Order: sequence, then structure tokens, then C-alpha cells
Amino acid sequence: MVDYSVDRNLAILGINNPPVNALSFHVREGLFNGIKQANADRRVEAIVITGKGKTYCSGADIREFSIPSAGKGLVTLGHRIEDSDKPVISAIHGNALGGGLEIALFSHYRVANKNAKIGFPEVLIGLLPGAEGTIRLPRVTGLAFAMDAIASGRRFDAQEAHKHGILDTICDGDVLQEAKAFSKKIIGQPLDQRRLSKTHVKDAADVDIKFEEALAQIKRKYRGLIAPILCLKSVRNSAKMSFDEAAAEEMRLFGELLTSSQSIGLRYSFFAERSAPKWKLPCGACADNTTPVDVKTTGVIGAGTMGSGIAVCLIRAGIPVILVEKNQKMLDQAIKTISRILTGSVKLNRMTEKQREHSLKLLKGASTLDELAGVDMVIEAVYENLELKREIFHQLDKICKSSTLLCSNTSTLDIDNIASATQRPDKVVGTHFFAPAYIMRLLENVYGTKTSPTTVATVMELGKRIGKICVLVKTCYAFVANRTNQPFGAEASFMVEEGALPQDVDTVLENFGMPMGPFKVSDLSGIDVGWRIRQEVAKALGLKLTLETRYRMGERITTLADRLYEMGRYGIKTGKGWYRYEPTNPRKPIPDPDVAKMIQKHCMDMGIERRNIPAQEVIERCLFSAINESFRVLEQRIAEKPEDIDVIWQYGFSFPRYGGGPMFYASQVGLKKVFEKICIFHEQFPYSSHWVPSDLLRKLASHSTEIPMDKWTQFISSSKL
Ligand SMILES: C/C=C(\C)C(=O)SCCNC(=O)CCNC(=O)[C@H](O)C(C)(C)COP(=O)(O)OP(=O)(O)OC[C@H]1O[C@@H](n2cnc3c(N)ncnc32)[C@H](O)[C@@H]1OP(=O)(O)O
Repeated sequence: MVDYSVDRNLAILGINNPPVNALSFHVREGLFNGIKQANADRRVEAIVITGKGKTYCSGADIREFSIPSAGKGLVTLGHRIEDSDKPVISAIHGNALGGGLEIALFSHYRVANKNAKIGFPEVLIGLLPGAEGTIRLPRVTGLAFAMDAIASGRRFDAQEAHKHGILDTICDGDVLQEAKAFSKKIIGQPLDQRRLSKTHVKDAADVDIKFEEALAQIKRKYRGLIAPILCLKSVRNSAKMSFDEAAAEEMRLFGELLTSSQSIGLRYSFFAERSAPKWKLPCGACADNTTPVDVKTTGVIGAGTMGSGIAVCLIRAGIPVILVEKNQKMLDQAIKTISRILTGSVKLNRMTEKQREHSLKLLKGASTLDELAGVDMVIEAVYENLELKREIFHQLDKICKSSTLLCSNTSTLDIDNIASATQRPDKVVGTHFFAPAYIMRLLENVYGTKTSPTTVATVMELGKRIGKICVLVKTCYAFVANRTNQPFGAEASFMVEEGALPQDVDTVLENFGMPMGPFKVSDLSGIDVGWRIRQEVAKALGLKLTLETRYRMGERITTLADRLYEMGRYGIKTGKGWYRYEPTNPRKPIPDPDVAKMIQKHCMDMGIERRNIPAQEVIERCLFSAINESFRVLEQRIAEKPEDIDVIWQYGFSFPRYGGGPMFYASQVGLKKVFEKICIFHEQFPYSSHWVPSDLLRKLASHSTEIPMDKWTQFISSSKL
């Protein structure tokens, strides 16, 4: 875990804990003993701490935070380093993050390669740099930089670190060689001024002003999060208290955060996000044993909002796109829109003007599918109509070379059905992007019964290339995202019918942590969009829709959204939807008495008695219905693991990261309690099939002890597989 060697007068302690050189128990032990050994070794005049492999050290081992602490703590190790009689130099390449940066700040000197990345990302997992990071960094950089760096968790480069005094020198080449050369300059120099615990915060007098400024900013930027605030408080202490008092207080604040539900949720989310791309198919093929095909050229069909957004994602990542649209006016408009989106990216410093020009050169418009004959992958993004999609796939199958992968950007339709229109079902796959496709990070990839592992590997890899968080799911109606989200939205609407107003439901869910309630989202995405989908579904099922009903095919429904549509209230685009919008501030939702009147009249006409709906009921009905559906999705193996569902909710529906996602939330509430509540709702609302309790949930809830999430899928009956 730590390789000890002596090179002339230097002891080299090499952290060797791949893949990221986390400070696990054995690393801490190895460094502690290494410092001791080097101090006892008469040949040694200075000590270099370095990282083996690609990186110096990425911080504490996050998994160890969930188990009782064992062995030497980081602070004990740090004091051993700082107290060393022989100078300690940290030689940084790759990352010096979190505890890694703290080790560097306990060291007397720091040298780094110019490509190194430095930072305190603890706040991103709901913590603070609890090994004196909040007390030491301000002593080096001053308060403003330390407050910003620690409360934001951003990674900064070696140049910035050097500018703020964190690094003594930066080099172009091998950092270990640089450290060896550097050691010649400092051996024999007095160490006391290099021990940060003996120094002071230079701008301590300004602390209150700086704290208030930073606090106001943090509260705006990270609404509802506790860790950024405690980070700031701890940095403030570094200027107001003695070193030891501030360190003791830091430890107390760290302990508070470590056991907070936000940090537990954020740590779960850290690993869930990393587990999602690790896909596996029932046949045993998985990310580790399948090689993707190299996609060099692509086609996108349909120049609407989705098609244009997908084209942006591809060209931005350097992948050529032929955008096919038979309506020339729409095509011209889409190319203008794409150019505008890229200009926006330049303005936001997300790309340079040169990169924008290069990206636009990768885009070619075309009016027929014939142009796609030679591309490696086609993504169809026409509107949600099965017959239309089948026809396009049938034609593509004849036009495209035999190796071309055919992807459908569908949000609901059966991939097997679409694939059956071709002679290459193994190369057909769903790629469900979320609107706006060039912003939303989620890509829900959907495999059908005949989709090959290579096809899956290729879309997962392509997604990564274009910067998406990819989750693989099995085909079924609406897949995982829309299927599990549907009951959430339905319950929100039912509660409006039963007595709440849209703004009441939105406020409760926003207080829970969703950035926007479902009615604001509906206004943003367009009430006409939902209406059109309902019309399509009704047409496909041969149903005649009416506004004067509460049930359809034995299921409870509400026609409130259809009534809004009939009133011409399509959402933000018409200035009126569930809310109204003033032309002076067209994105600010204002509760509208006309909507309240419409709801009341609807209820009167339908004989629905309205009542007060408590906040707790809003949360339980929205979330528990989604949780129940999520367990069904899991037991049908539509999703491979609970983490996949949670990642979909975080990146598709902005579920608060600290809340983990519906599955994690269920684990925190307790499955027994969730199940019992679902049974009660099932009795209360017998005409909503989403309340029929999932068998898997029932089984898990019947255990006397809580079953951990990683064991849930072991309880799926073999008959369900
Ligand atoms: C008090 C608190 C203290 C003292 C702390 O130090 S808290 C930890 C602070 N450090 C971090 O938060 C760093 C977290 N890691 C990252 O940001 C990134 O992993 C990375 C920038 C270091 C590397 O990114 P990348 O190259 O893309 O690799 P992955 O993110 O995919 O990670 C590879 C695997 O390593 C696991 N990992 C990463 N960091 C840690 C860690 N600190 N502890 C434990 N495990 C870590 C990560 O989960 C990947 O493993 P798998 O999940 O794929 O098995």
C-alpha cells in the first residue's frame, strides 16, 4: 500500500493503492510507519511522499466512512508528518484531492506537475475537509480563496494552486525528479515556518465580511444543503480561534456532517453514479467482456427539438452528423438553432469559437434517408408514433450498410416491435435522450430481446463519449424513467382533484428537494405535448376521449390537464398553463385564480368533494407510488439494480442528489413502513393499479430485519425472471 525506498539521501514513500490511491487504513498505516522509519534512518535527509501510477492521492477512502473507524486517523498521521524532524515534500501528479491535499498541507513543501488537479471535493459528498483542511488552507491562501474552494468543492489546476501559494513549484516533467532537485534547496533549512499549525491566517481581520459575503452566495447557489455552510463556518473559525480550538471544532462539525442524512445520501449517489455504466445482460455479457464498435459517423432523423439537441451532443463531441429532415424549412431552422446553441456554449466558456466552428463543420443537412447509407449509427428522433418509426426502420434497414446500428429515441415504445421491422434486430436499440438533449445528462439506453451485446456496448460507449450518464434498461412500455415517473405525476394531479392546488403540491415537493414541482415542469415542457401523447395512445387503442370521466379502462384518470389544453393554456409558451406568466418575466410561475376556479368547477361537475391534503400525504403519494413501480421494474428485471433507477431519477428528473433517488429513499424510510403505507393507499384508491403492492417489496418488507439494497434483487422469485 505504501512502497518505502531510499534514494541516496531521500526516503521515497510511494502510495500504491490503485485505482485512485485512496487513503485507506493500510495507506495511512504505511505512511505513518514510513515517516517514522525515515526519521530513524541516518542516511535520510528529506522525505518525499508521492503516488504510484496515475495519481498522487484522491483522498480518504469514501467506503470507510460507513464502517466503524479502524487504526490511525488522518489527523494523527498528519501530525506525524508535520512533526517530522526531516523535511517532508509532497510530489503531486494526477490528483491531490480531499485527504490527499490535506497530506500535502501537513507536508512542509509541495511540488507538482503542471497537469495536476487539486481540490477539496468533500462538500460534494456532504462533508468538510475534516483533517484540518479548513484550518490549514486559509493559512496558505487567505480566506476568500479557501472559502470558495472548500464550499464549492471545485477542482483547480496546478497554476491556480501555485498562484495562491499552495504549491511551491510546478514542473513540466516527472514530478519525482523535480522533488529530488527541489530537496537540494531545502535540506538544512529551518522547518518551523513551514509547519502550518505554527502560522496564522493573514487576512483574519476581514473574516466577518468575507464570511457574510460567501454565506449569502452559498445559500443562493446550494439551496437546502448543510455542508457548504458548515464548511464556511469552519473556515471562519480558522481566523477567529487558535489553531487547536479551530481544529477541535472542525472535528465536531465533521462528525455532525458524517452522520447527516444528506452526506449518507450523497455518498450513496457517488457510488450509484459509478455503478450505472457497469451494465450486464441476462446472457452474461457485460461491460467488462464486450468490445464496442468504433462509431465514426452518425445520422440523426428528425430536426425537431430532440433531433437538433441530439445532433448538438454529437458534433460537440467531434462526431460527424447527417441530419435528415424532409421539411426544408424545418431543417434550415434546426441548423440555425444548433448554431445558436453552440454560440451560447462559447458565451458560457464551455467551448472556444474555434471549437464551435469545427463542430458546425461536422453537421450536414439532408432531405432523404438515402444519405445515411454509409454511416455507422443512426439515431431516429421523429415523434412518438409506432407505425412511423417502424416504417423508418424498415427503410433504414434496406438503405444502410449491414453494420449500421439503428437507434430509436423513443421514450415509451417497444424496441422489439421496432426491431421487428428490420432484418437486423441485433443492431436495433433504444437511446432515450431527455429534453433538452444537449443539456440533460441522462441517456436511458434500452435493449430488446434480440439486441446484441456489441450493440449495447456501442451505445453505452457513445453515450460516455458525448458526456452522458448512461443507464441500460430492458424494453417495456415507457421503460424505467417514464414508467416509474408516471404514478408520481398521476398522484400529483389526483391530489389537485381531491383538494390541493398545483402550487401547493409543487411547494411541498420543492421543499422536499425537487428543483421544480411537477406542475411547473408540465408548464415548461408543454401541456399540449402531454395532450398529444394521450391522443396518440387513445387512437392506438381505439378509444374516444371525453372530459367528463374519472375512469378509463377500469383505471382512475383525471382530465384536468385536458381541460387546460381546451382552454388554450399550453404552458409557458402561451403565457398560461397551470400557472400564469407575465410578459415582463415570462419564466416566473404565478398562481392563477382562473386555474383554481377551473379546478373547483371540474370537481363540482364530477361530484368530487375537496379536502385539505397535508404535506406528508403529498410526499408519500408521489414518492411511494413511484417506489412501488420501481420495485416492479426491478422484479421484472427491466432495471438491473436499484442504483440504476436512482441514477435515472437524479439525472432525468432532478431528484435531489442528497436524497439518493426513490429506491435509496425507500431504504432510508424502511421497506416495512413503505410497504404498509402502499397497502393503505391501495385500499383507499382501488382504481389506481400503481398501488397494487409489488411482490418483491412485499417479500423484502416481510423480513424481520431491513435487507440492504445490494441484496434486494436476490429476493426476486425465479418465476418472475
Ligand atoms: C474528511 C474527508 C476526507 C479526508 C476525504 O478525503 S473525502 C474524499 C475526497 N475525495 C474525493 O471525493 C474524490 C472522489 N473521487 C473522484 O472525484 C474521482 O473518482 C477521481 C477524480 C479521483 C477519479 O475519477 P475517474 O478517473 O473518473 O475514476 P472514477 O471516478 O470512476 O473512480 C475509479 C474508482 O475509484 C473509486 N473511487 C474514487 N475515489 C474514491 C475514494 N475517495 N474512495 C473510495 N473509492 C473511490 C470509484 O468508486 C471507482 O471505483 P468503482 O466504483 O468503479 O468500483
